[in-house]
Amino acid sequence: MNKAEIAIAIDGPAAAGKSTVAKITARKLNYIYVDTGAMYRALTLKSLNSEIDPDNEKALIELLTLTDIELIQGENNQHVLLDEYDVTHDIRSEQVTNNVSYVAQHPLIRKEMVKRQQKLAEKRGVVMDGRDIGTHVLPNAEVKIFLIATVEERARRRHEENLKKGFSSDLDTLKKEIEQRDLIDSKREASPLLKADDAIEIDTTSITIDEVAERILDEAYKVMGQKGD
Ligand SMILES: Nc1ncnc2c1ncn2[C@@H]1O[C@H](COP(=O)(O)OP(=O)(O)O)[C@@H](O)[C@H]1O
Ligand SMILES: Nc1ccn([C@@H]2O[C@H](COP(=O)(O)OP(=O)(O)O)[C@@H](O)[C@H]2O)c(=O)n1
Repeated sequence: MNKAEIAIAIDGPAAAGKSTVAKITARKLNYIYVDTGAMYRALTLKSLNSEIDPDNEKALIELLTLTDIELIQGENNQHVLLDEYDVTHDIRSEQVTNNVSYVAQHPLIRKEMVKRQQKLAEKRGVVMDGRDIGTHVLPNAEVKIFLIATVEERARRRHEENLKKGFSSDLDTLKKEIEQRDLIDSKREASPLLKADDAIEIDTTSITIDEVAERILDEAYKVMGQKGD
C-alpha cells in the first residue's frame, strides 16, 4: 500500500462520530490525530475557572496568550494537558460543553487556535477533526470528510457515552443542548460549521463506526495512490 503522507480533515456537528473515526483512521495510517474541539474546550475550562465571561473576547484572548494546550497521544486515548495539568476528563463536563460554543465564536480566539492547529499539522500525516478544518484550518487537505447524523441519534450516542463516563445525563436535555450548540456553531460569523465544497458527506446515522472508518480510509488510499509517491 502506498504510504504518501496526506492530511485528512473531518468536520461535522456535535457527536456525529468525528473523533471516534478520526482516531481509528489515524491509528491505521500511523498518523497524528488532532482533536481541535479539545483545544476550545480546554480554554473554556480555564476561562470558567478564572470566572471570565464567555462573551468577553478581550479577556479570553489575553488568557489564551498565557495558556499552554497540549494534545498527547496515549496508547488508546489522547490526553489533553492544560498548562501541564491533565484535563482530559474535565473538559467533557456539561458546564464546559454548554459554554464552549460561546468561547469559540470569537474571531481573535479562532485566529490564534487556527494558528496553533496549522502548526500541529505542518508535518503531513495528520487527521484533524473539528468544525472548520476543511474550510479554514487545512483548506488544502487531500481528503475532506463531513460527517452528519440525525440529532436524535447523536443525542442517544452522547447520552450513552456520558453514562459510561460517569457524567449525569438526561436524553431530552442533551438533545436540546446539542441543537443549541449546532445552531451557535453554524450561525457564527467567524469560520462557522460548514461543509467544504470539496468535502465528502457521510451520514453515519445507520452505519457502524467501522463502516465509517472504512469509507474514510478508502478515500485516503485512493488519494495516496493518485499522489503516487
Ligand atoms: N457510526 C456510529 N455508530 C454508533 N455509535 C457511534 C458511531 N460513531 C460514533 N459513535 C459513538 O457516538 C459517540 C459520539 O462520537 P464522537 O466521536 O465523540 O463524536 P464527535 O467527535 O463528532 O463529537 C461516541 O460514544 C461514539 O462511540
Ligand atoms: N474546529 C473547531 C472545533 C470545535 N469548535 C467548538 O468547540 C466545541 C466542542 O467541540 P468538540 O468537537 O469537542 O465537540 P463534540 O462534537 O465532541 O461534542 C464545538 O461545539 C465548537 O463550538 C470549533 O468552534 N471549531
